[in-house]
Amino acid sequence: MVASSRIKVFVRLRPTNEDGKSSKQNNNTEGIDLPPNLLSLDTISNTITVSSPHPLRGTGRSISPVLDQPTSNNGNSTLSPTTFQFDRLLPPPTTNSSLFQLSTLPLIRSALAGYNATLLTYGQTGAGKTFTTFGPPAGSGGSYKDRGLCARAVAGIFNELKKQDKGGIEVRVSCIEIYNESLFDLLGFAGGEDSQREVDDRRYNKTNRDQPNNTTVPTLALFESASSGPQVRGLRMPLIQNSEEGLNLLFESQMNRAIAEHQLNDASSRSHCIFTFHFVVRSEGGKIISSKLNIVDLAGSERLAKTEAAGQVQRESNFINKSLSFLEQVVIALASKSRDHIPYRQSKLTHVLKDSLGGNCNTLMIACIWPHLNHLDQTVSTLKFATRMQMVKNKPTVNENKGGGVGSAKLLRQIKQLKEELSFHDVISGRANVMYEQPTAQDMQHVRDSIFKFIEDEDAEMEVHSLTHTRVIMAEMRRMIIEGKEVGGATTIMRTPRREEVDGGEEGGGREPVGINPLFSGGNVNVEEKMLSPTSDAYIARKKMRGVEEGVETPRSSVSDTNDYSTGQTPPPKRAPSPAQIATPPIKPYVGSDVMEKKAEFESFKLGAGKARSEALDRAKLQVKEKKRSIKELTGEINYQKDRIDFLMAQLRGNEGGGSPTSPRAEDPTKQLKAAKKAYRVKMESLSECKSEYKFLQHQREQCVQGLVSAFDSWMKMRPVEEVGGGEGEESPKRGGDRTRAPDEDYGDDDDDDGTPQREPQARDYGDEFYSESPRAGRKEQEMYDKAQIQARERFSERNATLKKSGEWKL
Ligand SMILES: Nc1ncnc2c1ncn2[C@@H]1O[C@H](COP(=O)(O)OP(=O)(O)OP(=O)(O)O)[C@@H](O)[C@H]1O
Repeated sequence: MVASSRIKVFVRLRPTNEDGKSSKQNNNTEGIDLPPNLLSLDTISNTITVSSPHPLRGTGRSISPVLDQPTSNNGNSTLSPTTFQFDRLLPPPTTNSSLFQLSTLPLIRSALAGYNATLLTYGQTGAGKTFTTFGPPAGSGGSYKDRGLCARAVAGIFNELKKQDKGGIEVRVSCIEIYNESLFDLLGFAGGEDSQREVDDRRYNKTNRDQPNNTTVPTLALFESASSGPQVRGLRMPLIQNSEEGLNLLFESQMNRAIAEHQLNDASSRSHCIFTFHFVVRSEGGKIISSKLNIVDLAGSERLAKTEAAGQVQRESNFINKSLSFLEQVVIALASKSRDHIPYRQSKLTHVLKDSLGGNCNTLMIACIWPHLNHLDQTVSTLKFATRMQMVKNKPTVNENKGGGVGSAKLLRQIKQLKEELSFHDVISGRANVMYEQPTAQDMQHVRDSIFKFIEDEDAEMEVHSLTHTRVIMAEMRRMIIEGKEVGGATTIMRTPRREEVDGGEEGGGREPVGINPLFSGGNVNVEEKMLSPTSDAYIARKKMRGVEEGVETPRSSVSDTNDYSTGQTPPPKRAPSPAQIATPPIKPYVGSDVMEKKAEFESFKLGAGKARSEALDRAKLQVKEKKRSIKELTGEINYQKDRIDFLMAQLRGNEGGGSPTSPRAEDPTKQLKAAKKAYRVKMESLSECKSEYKFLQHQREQCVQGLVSAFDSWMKMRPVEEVGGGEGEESPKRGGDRTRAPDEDYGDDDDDDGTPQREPQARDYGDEFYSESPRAGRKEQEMYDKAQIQARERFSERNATLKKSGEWKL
């Protein structure tokens, strides 16, 4: 059964200026311009209480479908104190940086794990939705520090991929704009001149408001796919390989977005915008996991009286309000118990967002509010909508596709026909057993044998039947080389020794491994050992084991030392063996197929005699991982509280010095500071507890590792020779008592550090970039960000200039 989870809601309060009317480049971070009897916040319980000193402005009609206030006799609505509770309350000075860590990063991780994820911002015009999602307007040269969640997500995704070592994942981006109930592709220009023209044409029509609307401008069509839900036909989804490419496309899309100036916002978005990251992982077994992360910036609800909109802007407002009203209806239907009919198809917005609302998605909404008396009615409206949204349930599931994507049935049919053609061709040309499919275990054994033969016998030729066969051979050779490198610190490709070699046909018994690549010799560092504390028992035990191997390490040899296995004779060694070597016959390290055997033995041990220990280790690993996650979450929360404390202290200092005027907000900053400090202390205490538990769990995990390894050792020693002997009654010299260590096993918890949070909470830690491992990395990212902005602006001006010259675009 698929577990359902509800939509999460954060509420972000934008800082207000004195009159709360103008938002023009508002640098006022004073906080909230509402007395606490009208609006009070509790950031510990994440509750917000709103009251109204006088009847709310209105005409007696409900302000929005979700705001059904009782109406007074004169037709105006009145409001008694109402308390709302959300998943998180984010008052100023919450930065986009801390918000990213709390909101977007977990969604990125879930999307990379195969779940769809959506982050959407909702709220009245000017409340900070675009500032949150996309940062300051694209091309405005807005500061890097303020960059929005989407730009942070670009960097965040590639950092996560690097951290999780997910090299083969495909990342694409798309950007849809819903403008006046039509869909447009904001990456249209990426498809060449023609498509660039489409966007330009549309912009021309939108920007030149005196022009009649040109109905010939192409728009995108929406259709419903049975397997993947609503899809936009013809939408461009360019592949991105790195942050730079992602940022370039992000800025391009935002430069193409429709904006206009009105009373409440001098760069008001006139459209809904959905920027999507699409991920595809193809596994070797043909399984495809696809997922996406949508970042949605909704256009803001507007009161025409307040925005004083006219003409084109008024028309846009009507469309915006109408589509938001449909959105509310969908949310109301979803939140109601019966959920019989959900009117998704009433508007393009709800249809596109179908999956994100009540669908297969982890969804987070950031409700943006403008805490000023002038906007109290809309604040309440937003909070009510947000409350409804919290009641909507989604069913996130991994999007696994075993048979391919759209049109896969047709493609599979074609593949089948082509295969039949191919086999027919092979039969008539007298070729048999040509490998076109994934090889079986028997095929693989055959491939390995031919590789050994090829290596051992200079005259042997490698027979290749098909392209697939070639790929399989190359992959197997690479695997052998890598395994040789991992285990022995030297690249050694070995076949199973023959009996006479095992028995010591030659004096001295052992034979040198074949083909040691000097490139890989030395530097034999076990990654897991690096992760263990040097004083830990497990570390010492492993070191000891390795020491045994190192002590008997076979002398390095060059490729020319290759033994002539085909004749069964060992050519004379080029270097005289050392006395130690003569005294102790060298033990061959576990390499190549030996490693495979050991791994197989270890695996069977874990399933049989070592099952209990192996399961205990799995549990211990999981506990370490979970604890580590808690530490990271707590660190994020502490940093957030720290930001708040610093801000409130700065505010109090300003008041003492008679500096900037005190905010009319009556809620005592000292009281707020006290609460923030308390929250900070509580979280710090939890962090410290968590850290000691983490250390304990790490220790426990190491003990489990050690227990499992020594149990495996004893098991190997106690096993009767026949049981462990090689294929046809041969005894391997590496078995039984000579065994020195379990094959390499991932004992770690997939992370490369010791659990210390990446950004430790510190007194003056304003580190803006969670991912920047070094100041240099942060600088590099900033340069990339600034460059992408400049380039987008230049491209945009060039296009404008060309159109102006041709007289087509009169701005
Ligand atoms: N948290 C914040 N910190 C600093 N400035 C902010 C914040 N939120 C919003 N602003 C400022 O307020 C102004 C309006 O914000 P923004 O354009 O993001 O609003 P919006 O909700 O997207 O409005 P619309 O729906 O009209 O597009 C901008 O100048 C922005 O810089």
